[in-house]
Amino acid sequence: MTLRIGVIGTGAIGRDHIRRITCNLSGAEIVAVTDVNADAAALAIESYGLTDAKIYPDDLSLIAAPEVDAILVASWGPAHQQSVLAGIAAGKYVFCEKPLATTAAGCREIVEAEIKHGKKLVQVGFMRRYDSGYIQLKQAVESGFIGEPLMIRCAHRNPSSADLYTTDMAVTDTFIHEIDVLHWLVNDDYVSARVAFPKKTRNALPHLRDPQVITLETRGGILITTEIFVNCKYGYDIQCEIIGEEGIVRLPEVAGITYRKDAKLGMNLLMDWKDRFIDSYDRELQDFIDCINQNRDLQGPTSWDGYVAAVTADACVRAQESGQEEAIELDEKPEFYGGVALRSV
Ligand SMILES: NC(=O)c1ccc[n+]([C@@H]2O[C@H](COP(=O)([O-])OP(=O)(O)OC[C@H]3O[C@@H](n4cnc5c(N)ncnc54)[C@H](O)[C@@H]3O)[C@@H](O)[C@H]2O)c1
Ligand SMILES: O[C@H]1[C@H](O)[C@@H](O)[C@H](O)[C@@H](O)[C@H]1O
Repeated sequence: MTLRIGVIGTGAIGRDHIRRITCNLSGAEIVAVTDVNADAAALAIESYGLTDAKIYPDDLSLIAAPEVDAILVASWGPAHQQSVLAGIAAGKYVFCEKPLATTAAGCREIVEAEIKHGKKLVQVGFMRRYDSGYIQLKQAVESGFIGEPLMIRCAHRNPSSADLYTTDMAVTDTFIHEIDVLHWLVNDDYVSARVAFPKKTRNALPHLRDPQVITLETRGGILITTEIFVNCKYGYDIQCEIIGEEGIVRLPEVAGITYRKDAKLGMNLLMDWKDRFIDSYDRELQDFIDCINQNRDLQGPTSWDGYVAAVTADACVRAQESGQEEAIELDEKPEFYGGVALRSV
């Protein structure tokens, strides 16, 4: 079976997903696109020779199109909720880039709609769960290799940020990836957030506080510290180290040759998130396609994970503003999403 996908939003990641579905992955084809910028939609079709794909005027008409089996939402964050809800109402599968919705209430509405529909239709684009490094970390935790995890230290560094990038986006746009992958890694829930601002870099615009250090605590007492530094200049650098009772595990450096030249021993770093997680993006979408084509339940991050990320991000933004510890209060996980037993207190 070939899954017929309609793409909403053909900007940077929308086009990249169209490329991978068309050129790299199997079992799916792009049959429809839409973008508020009609030129962007036309360019996406032209770039990948999708002469049979149809351009729709908006998300709702694309979702209603009979030839569209599944929807890929890659528009701006504030537009996601409407598209996801319309997809669920039409009974179509939805792959939604982060954020699922820009508010916790919006995510909750999607959760309720999906539960009412009675079948999981939505996968959220938290691709790090498909990264081989994070998968190895999770296996190390679950096998007991490092004993009980006590602390986690992370860094999320981008070489530079766009002019419109604001201090809260360090949480909602950037740290959101750690928010998702870390609670999955240790199978625990967050209970509180704090944010500290060290000395500001001269390389950030005046409106942006950069870097920042975010501390999350889990219900089981694990303390997670993450440095977000989006104008670090030197590269795109993602680090994660889990400190356990019996040992420590670290995310591997991205594979690349080491060189000896001009009296130096070195290794190149990547500059772009698209390259760092290229395999994870491929895997998350191939998994989405395969689950649907093989009539299996979706395996990736759920609407509930989108809700957890939104509630946690809200608390972090409150903590940025208050300078205080802020509580993270999640509703009870519905059985529909496998309300599993979490790490004990
Ligand atoms: N998973 C990841 O690592 C990752 C990486 C980058 C972006 N993203 C997410 O993907 C989304 C898109 O990001 P981007 O970098 O591609 O942004 P972008 O600005 O390059 O592209 C967004 C596109 O959506 C279009 N658009 C906006 N509102 C629309 C609507 N209502 N209907 C149709 N089209 C609409 C815009 O015209 C634009 O072409 C964001 O939510 C972002 O957070 C995720
Ligand atoms: O939208 C991007 C993307 O999600 C990247 O993975 C992250 O590193 C960037 O900070 C963010 O702006």
